Amino acid sequence: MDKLLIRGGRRLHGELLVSGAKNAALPQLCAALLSADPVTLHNVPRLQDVRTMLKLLRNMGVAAERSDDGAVHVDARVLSTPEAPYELVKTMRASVLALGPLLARFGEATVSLPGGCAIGSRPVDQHVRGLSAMGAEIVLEHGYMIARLSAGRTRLKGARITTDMVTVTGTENFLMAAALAEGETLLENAAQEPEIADLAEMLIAMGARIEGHGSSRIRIQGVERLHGCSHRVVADRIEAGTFLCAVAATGGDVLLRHGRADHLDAVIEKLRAAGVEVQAVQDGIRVQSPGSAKLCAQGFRTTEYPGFPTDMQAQFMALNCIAQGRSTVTETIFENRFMHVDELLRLGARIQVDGKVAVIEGVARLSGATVTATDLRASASLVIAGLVADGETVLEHVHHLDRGYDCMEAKLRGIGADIERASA
Ligand SMILES: CC(=O)N[C@H]1[C@@H](OP(=O)(O)OP(=O)(O)OC[C@H]2O[C@@H](n3ccc(=O)[nH]c3=O)[C@H](O)[C@@H]2O)O[C@H](CO)[C@@H](O)[C@@H]1O
Ligand SMILES: C=C(OP(=O)(O)O)C(=O)O
Repeated sequence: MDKLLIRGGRRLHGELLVSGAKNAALPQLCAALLSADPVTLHNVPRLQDVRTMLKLLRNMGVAAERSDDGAVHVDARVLSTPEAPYELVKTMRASVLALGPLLARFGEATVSLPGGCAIGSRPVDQHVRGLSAMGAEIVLEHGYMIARLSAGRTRLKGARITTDMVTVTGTENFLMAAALAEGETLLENAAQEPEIADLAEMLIAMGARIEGHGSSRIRIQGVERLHGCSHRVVADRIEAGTFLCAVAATGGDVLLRHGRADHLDAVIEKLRAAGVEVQAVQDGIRVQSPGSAKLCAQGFRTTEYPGFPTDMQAQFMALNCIAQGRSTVTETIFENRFMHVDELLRLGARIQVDGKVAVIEGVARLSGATVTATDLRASASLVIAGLVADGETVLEHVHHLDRGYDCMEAKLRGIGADIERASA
């Protein structure tokens, strides 16, 4: 298994390119199932979850390839099986996004239940409830959601869906299903993440009729068929946010080209309050920091967009560990998203967890050690901590990081970090 070797203490300078968003590319690859015409996606990040999604599509008999220019082409004219098997779903929860499009276009889907993961139990009851309201019959058998149109139906039907909580992939499944359903669908309590709006833009480019995306109420008028499209995946706000925290921690001056400051308001507000300069510049974000010793730790509470993203909690916590003062971090989205805490403690951080609240006492220095990545963003927080720790930090189980970051160590090396990969 690969490891990352990080020697801390270097300031970061220069510029790097922010990749396309993992959480936008994954639903968009599934949305390609909605049309019999070819779909081309540009700016698709090169990361493990995307490779898994391409494998999932090919496993259904769909042509899905990346060309030399980096674009991904999906041709779902024919399908050999509407199935997402456990072997693929277990490594990537986003496979549940195949359910809506398969049902809408082919009238059937067999998708493995994703089960829990390191950050929480992650049920899919809302997906099942919403799609059932649209005329699907879904039974849970042998660990699979087996879905088909209810008797007598040839298409899903529009419905008014109000979810019990805001769900990102739930909203995406309903959006894709509703695009080909008969009549109008109204999504109340919809997720407002930029990745939802980007998916809606792609569907509109395919001929879908959608209004209100980016707000909590989305209205979709179903159409009989969708055509192909060419779409550019929105920049990854979580990747950009991770680099913002890294530069804030080490100190330095970096331009994140293609980064979208307007998608990171809650994080940028906290960074500024900490003492970091962050500016939206043309086609990017510039971050200048005096280094963690001169920053004031900031408390925050994770909430749905536009609030502070749960996917940035671990990285900002790493920054708080070596900033001045005490901070309180509350995780409200996932019940088990503090797995990085024990590993940060191994580097010398002072953190106490009580349920969904972590209290962090800033320390003057961290000291390098061997630590283990437990999930995607936990890994990113340990990389940030390693970049400021004295001596060498060895990050094990890097496959978690590779799920969601496109060449992270090469990008960090490009701005002056001392980080390399050791392949076992
Ligand atoms: C591929 C992708 O886009 N993943 C993101 C997506 O995950 P994902 O879409 O899985 O997360 P959700 O927004 O659905 O989850 C929000 C909360 O609702 C709960 N819930 C959700 C659905 C459901 O049927 N029942 C239920 O109880 C979840 O357990 C969680 O507590 O949004 C999360 C929250 O911003 C991010 O951390 C993930 O990076
Ligand atoms: C939790 C995440 O992803 P996923 O939903 O794919 O597990 C994430 O991107 O931080």
